[in-house]
Amino acid sequence: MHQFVISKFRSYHNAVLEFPQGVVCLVGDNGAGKTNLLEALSLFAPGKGLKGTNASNWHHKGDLEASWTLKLSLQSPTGPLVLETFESKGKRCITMNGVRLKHQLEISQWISIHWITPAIDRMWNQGWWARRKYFDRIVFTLYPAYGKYLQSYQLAVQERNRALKSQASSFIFDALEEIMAHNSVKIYKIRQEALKMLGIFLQLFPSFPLLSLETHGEFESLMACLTFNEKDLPHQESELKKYWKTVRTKEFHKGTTMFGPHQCQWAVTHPNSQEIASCSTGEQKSMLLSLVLAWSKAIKHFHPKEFHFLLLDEVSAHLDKMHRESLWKALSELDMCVWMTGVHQEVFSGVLAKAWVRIKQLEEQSTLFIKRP
Ligand SMILES: Nc1ncnc2c1ncn2[C@@H]1O[C@H](COP(=O)(O)OP(=O)(O)OP(=O)(O)O)[C@@H](O)[C@H]1O
Repeated sequence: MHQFVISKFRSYHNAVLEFPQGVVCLVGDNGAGKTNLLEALSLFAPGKGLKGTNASNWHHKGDLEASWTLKLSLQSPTGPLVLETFESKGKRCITMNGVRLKHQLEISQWISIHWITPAIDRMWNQGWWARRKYFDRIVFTLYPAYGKYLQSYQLAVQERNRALKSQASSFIFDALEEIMAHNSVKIYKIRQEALKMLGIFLQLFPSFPLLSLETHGEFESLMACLTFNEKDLPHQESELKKYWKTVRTKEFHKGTTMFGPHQCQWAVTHPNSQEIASCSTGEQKSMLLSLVLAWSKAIKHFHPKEFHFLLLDEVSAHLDKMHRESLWKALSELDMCVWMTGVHQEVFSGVLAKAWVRIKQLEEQSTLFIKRP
């Protein structure tokens, strides 16, 4: 059994949850604290967690002085792994077996967490940025080095945007575009690799749509024209630098960088040739689940020794019986920690869960009990 201890986080004053590997169903009324529990777990991934909110929202209401703490103790074949995240001097810190990580991204060496929530269901119609953020999260869990390249690239783009607004001197642009070019090539390569891998793993779930995944954009078109092997890297980087240099004058007026992997459009197409944005709500849900299942197989393939969590908030909404039954079967065969929430236990009928947790509105003290199905 693994253990999760939550202290002064959102609706939880103090909660202890012991849970097994496999599928865990969290059942409770509206407002009982199911999503808060998933959000707490999602903070063992770098970033702002499943709701994408600021840390100021995480304090247990009325307890602003005391800081929140989340502790995840996992049993691995080589011994216990204790991960903790908490707030210290306004910053989120993470420790592994008591040793503080220098950077949040480092946590991906031990654990990867992926989630889908009703907000992600709506993402497809919200514009390319929302999809790109989601895609980047998938790619990062599969290829942890990607996070570093993406972060360096994004920082350089922010600096370049500032330089465009202040019409800085050309040597500043040269230096920033050098960093952007180096990281862009890596980002492109890793994204293409991730698409290829997801494409392979999607085929393992015939009950779900076999999606076609592609990236589009001016940057992607240019990269596709440049041949691709390791010895071409200097050539690709210099072509990108040339491109950014030629568009500087045009971009001075806009004050923003218009070309690069940050403008990538991630297209997801149903086998019926409809792009996901024009598919029905239920089709979109089954497409999202195809991706999630492909991710699960890919992550186990690439990182077999690490811990993997899949968090599915209100997952059964919009799914027909056939997809629901196929999903329950696929999840029970995944051999990872899958946490699902639902208001009624009946929605999980047919789930081969390892544990059921009944969550009640919790006030001062809360201990969560595991029930065998
Ligand atoms: N910082 C906080 N401190 C205390 N309570 C909070 C905090 N943030 C949110 N809550 C409360 O936590 C409760 C549980 O929210 P949560 O989203 O986990 O519910 P849920 O079980 O997922 O409900 P639903 O089925 O309606 O989605 C809500 O009543 C919410 O107001």
